[in-house]
Amino acid sequence: MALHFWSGQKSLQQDGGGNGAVWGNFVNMSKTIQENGEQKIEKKIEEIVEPLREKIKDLEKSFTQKYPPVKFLSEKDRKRILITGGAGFVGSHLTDQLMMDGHEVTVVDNFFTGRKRNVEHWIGHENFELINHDVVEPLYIEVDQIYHLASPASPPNYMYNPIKTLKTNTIGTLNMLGLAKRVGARLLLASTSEVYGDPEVHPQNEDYWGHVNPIGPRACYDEGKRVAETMCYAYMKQEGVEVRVARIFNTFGPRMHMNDGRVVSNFILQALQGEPLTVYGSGTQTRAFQYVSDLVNGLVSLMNNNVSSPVNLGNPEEHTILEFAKLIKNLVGSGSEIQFLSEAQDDPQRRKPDIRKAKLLLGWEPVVPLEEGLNKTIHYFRKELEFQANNQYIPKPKPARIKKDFDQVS
Ligand SMILES: O=c1ccn([C@@H]2O[C@H](COP(=O)(O)OP(=O)(O)O[C@H]3OC[C@@H](O)[C@H](O)[C@H]3O)[C@@H](O)[C@H]2O)c(=O)[nH]1
Repeated sequence: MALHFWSGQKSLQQDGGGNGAVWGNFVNMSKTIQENGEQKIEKKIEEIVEPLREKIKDLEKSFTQKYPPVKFLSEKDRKRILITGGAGFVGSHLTDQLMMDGHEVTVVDNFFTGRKRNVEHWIGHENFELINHDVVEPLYIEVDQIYHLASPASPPNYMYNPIKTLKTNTIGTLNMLGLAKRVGARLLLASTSEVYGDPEVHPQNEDYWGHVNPIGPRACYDEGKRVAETMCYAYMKQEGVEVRVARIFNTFGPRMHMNDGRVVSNFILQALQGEPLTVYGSGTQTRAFQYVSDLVNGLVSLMNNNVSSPVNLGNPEEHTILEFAKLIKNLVGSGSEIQFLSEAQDDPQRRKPDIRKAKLLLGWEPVVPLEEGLNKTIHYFRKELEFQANNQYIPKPKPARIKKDFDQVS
């Protein structure tokens, strides 16, 4: 076609005279048409290419996203691990550990107390998956190990909706044991020192059966965890499911929710904001606090050992709550007062783990000194307060304690 056109053009040119001007116009016109056409095509191409360029930029960003360093594990050593409640305070630290160890981690969370922010640094990593799911509903995935942590753990949170707390710990645990049975996975239950209730044995060892008020305000959690333990051993005996049960004592560290309502978060937040530190009762009740990294090491060690009976994981350094208030006030350098409020109902009066079993069978014991852990947590809370202030949100400590005269059953 092009050849014909140009040969035609030559013959017209050769005509001479008036035909020359006509020819000139024709050439200009065809040039303009050609240029307009090219511009249109270029515009069309640009319209298609521009969004693609944006996509490429996004992809490049995700390729260059910096993840924490992850070990390489061979196919044989790499496990597929499910962490229920993996976006929560303890769960997210456990996620970090197992990801950095090189495993494939699936986090399941319903985000009642967990937060996406706690695990967002893994989003997009090929070994990581985040599923918004409530364990009260069955879950069908293929895994080798299950860390079953899903449940609100702070007293104000678990008392907020006792029925939901019960469902999570009973139906949720049944579902996860069912999954473990189907896929042949090992399940570790995050149980609690609260199974010992307000203990009459001190310190608490794993043989102690506990002293729980089954109709009190804490029962939804305490009894929920007790029956969850019962379920584990029923599945072990009847169905041959491999189970591990960690009885976790008071734990603290970064990523605790500021409005969590537990004593550590309340005292730090109050001290940082110059508000009175609220001590419930006389402050003579005791607790022993472990730093979260110690707990995570204990959980991983228990999961990978052959101890199927319950194991206490906690720091045996015991303090009264009043001592603890003074310590936090000093570490923060706060001028806050200490305020005594009414005692919480069924509040355990003395609690301290006997960790001889963990030491002997797992070779585990806590190593982070209390003050060091507290300083790290205070630093985290300061940063969180700055973050919240930039978002124009001023968090308040959760005052949702249950009073002693609480009308539990009428
Ligand atoms: O502001 C506060 C909050 C709490 N307290 C007291 O501090 C003590 C510790 O209370 P927390 O709410 O931190 O935790 P508790 O020991 O009662 O329960 C915890 O037990 C072990 C875990 O399984 C759970 O994380 C949680 O249930 C209690 O005596 C409580 O009454 C205060 O004096 N002031």
